[in-house]
Amino acid sequence: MPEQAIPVLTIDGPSGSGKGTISRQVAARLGWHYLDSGALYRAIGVAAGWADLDLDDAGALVRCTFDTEIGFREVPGGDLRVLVNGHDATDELRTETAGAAASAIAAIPEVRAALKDRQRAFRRAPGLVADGRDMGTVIFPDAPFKVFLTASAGERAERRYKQLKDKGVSVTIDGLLREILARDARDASRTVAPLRPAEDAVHIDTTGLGIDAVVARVLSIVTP
Ligand SMILES: Nc1ncnc2c1ncn2[C@@H]1O[C@H](COP(=O)(O)OP(=O)(O)O)[C@@H](O)[C@H]1O
Ligand SMILES: Nc1ccn([C@H]2C[C@H](O)[C@@H](COP(=O)(O)OP(=O)(O)O)O2)c(=O)n1
Repeated sequence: MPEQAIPVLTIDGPSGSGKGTISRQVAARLGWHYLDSGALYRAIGVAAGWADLDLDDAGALVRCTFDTEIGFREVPGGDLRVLVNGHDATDELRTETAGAAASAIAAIPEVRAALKDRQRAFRRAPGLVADGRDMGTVIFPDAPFKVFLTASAGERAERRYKQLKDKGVSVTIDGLLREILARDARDASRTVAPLRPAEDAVHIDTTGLGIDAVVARVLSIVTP
């Protein structure tokens, strides 16, 4: 199948809007591949932390992007593990520290350029669900299906609070809300590939909408 004929569903949106949860379930239902593009930026953030790099040193971060090997491994039960330079960094990747580092690194144009082909390589038959900030605008602008997920900042902070509390991480809702607002502002204001909906994206405000309802809405866009 020529690459352009392989369908892609892009799911973009801010932190905590449900991109990962919805993308994984929709990909499983469709039998399509899944790209968690944020995990790539997080992996560079974690690798930069291991190497003790300064988040203001763009040159070092660009070199780190080229030098970092990122692998995805599916384990029995459907869980996806992320390997950074051969080490399982899945849990470290999900921390707010890694998210904030990813958001800072993601503002460097050369880092984004270096990750472009790695992301496009996920487009394989029978189809791809790609989640991130610029999937519908920059990485897969020709995707036939595009969704932009949102939810109020308060609800996104509450979701993240529950998620982290279940993992035994001690955080406060106020602290998470501040981090979410700071990350929203940074992701939306950067000059290269800022967070914004593609013109042809379907917007879904998930505030007060359950996961099953959102999955059903998204599936109805792909298979009406
Ligand atoms: N529609 C929803 N209603 C309630 N909780 C949700 C919804 N979508 C996602 N969640 C929960 O919110 C948390 C964050 O979701 P996640 O998929 O990680 O968001 P994102 O990838 O956009 O940051 C998870 O614990 C998830 O189970
Ligand atoms: N396609 C992408 C994906 C993520 N990023 C950046 C911006 C985000 O704040 C960080 C982390 O993204 P990730 O999707 O893992 O974060 P959330 O699950 O939404 O909290 O990476 C990006 O710039 N472009």
